[in-house]
Amino acid sequence: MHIAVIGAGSWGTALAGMLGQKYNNVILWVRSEALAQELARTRQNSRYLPGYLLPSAVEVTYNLNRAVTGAQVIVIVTPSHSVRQLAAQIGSIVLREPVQPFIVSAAKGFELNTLKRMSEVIQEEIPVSTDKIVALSGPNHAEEVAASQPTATVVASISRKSCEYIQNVFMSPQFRVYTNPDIIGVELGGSLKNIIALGCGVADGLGLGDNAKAALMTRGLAEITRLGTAMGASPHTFAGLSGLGDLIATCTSRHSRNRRAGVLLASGKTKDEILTETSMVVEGIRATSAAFQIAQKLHVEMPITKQIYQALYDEKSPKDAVMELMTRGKTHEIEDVAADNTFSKE
Ligand SMILES: NC(=O)C1=CN([C@@H]2O[C@H](COP(=O)(O)OP(=O)(O)OC[C@H]3O[C@@H](n4cnc5c(N)ncnc54)[C@H](O)[C@@H]3O)[C@@H](O)[C@H]2O)C=CC1
Ligand SMILES: O=C(CO)COP(=O)(O)O
Repeated sequence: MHIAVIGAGSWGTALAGMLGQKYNNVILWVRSEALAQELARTRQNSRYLPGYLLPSAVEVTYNLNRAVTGAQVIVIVTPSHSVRQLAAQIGSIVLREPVQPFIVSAAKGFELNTLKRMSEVIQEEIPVSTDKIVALSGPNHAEEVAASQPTATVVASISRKSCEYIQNVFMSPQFRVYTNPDIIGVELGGSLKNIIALGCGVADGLGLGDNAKAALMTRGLAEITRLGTAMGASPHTFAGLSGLGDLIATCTSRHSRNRRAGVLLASGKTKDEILTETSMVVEGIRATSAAFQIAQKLHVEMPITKQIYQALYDEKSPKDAVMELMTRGKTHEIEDVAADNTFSKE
């Protein structure tokens, strides 16, 4: 089994390492020649996953052609803003292949100018049938996967066969993989929870307490579900690992870059200052802009996303954003109640 892992940030390195314990032909593609050389020599990715040793079965290269040619499975795991360009390069190689590979998308985000999900971007650039495109998402911090701590995830595709194939590829006693036919919901859960994690970081930074964080996560999930269903996802998916599961992990974890960025926002840093001082990707910053625009187009109410958008992009004070959320117009917790008037008594 030849597997190509494209992107050697924290998540790509952890996934390549995990697959390298199971298969002997895993190739990790690294963008920078210097990092490729360091990784090949020391077996450590000191910048993105320090302290973790890549198994010897993982080959490291910065030659994309070498990584991808002949691969049965290609895992794309770079920040969302770079996926189209890389997918186009991969597409031109895959075009020449006699057998179509599976393409696994492990990035969590949107393309900003088109507001598309990663599997849509990949489909446009890589000439494989939609069946062969699978999203992998869940509560999966790279640091814990690299440490072989028990982790569960979801693979989603329109094809049951593809889901089950990729489930088998990744499954191990440390990494439990579930399948889900709702690729829209699985991708949206992973991308939208980053916005709420920014909010939980703000709550942590302002010292707002556990009640506030629980409220943010719960009402955050309500608005994620509202937008997701308007975009064609199943509401049930958001109650699963790639929805609620990833939301809890990211909003509460010391590993989360999005939550940490929220703490910085609460301390008075601007979006640009946060981006300058963070070497790792903070997907939630772009996802907030994408979700805000999609919500406006689809007329979906997303009050938390709106406040985080204003704090990031209009430099609204995080304290004012909290006050505005707390003093919004009164509403029902469950929308059907408002629509159907299901109270048993007036
Ligand atoms: N770190 C984690 O625990 C997890 C991350 N993810 C997702 O995986 C994706 C990648 O995240 P990480 O590995 O954490 O990122 P990272 O911040 O650790 O590293 C980013 C990597 O992408 C490379 N890169 C940046 N711009 C690039 C470009 N234009 N072309 C090619 N490569 C480029 C960098 O050189 C670096 O190797 C993100 O969408 C993230 O949300 C998903 C699950 C877990
Ligand atoms: O998606 C993740 C865990 O599932 C990683 O979250 P952060 O990007 O916030 O670190």
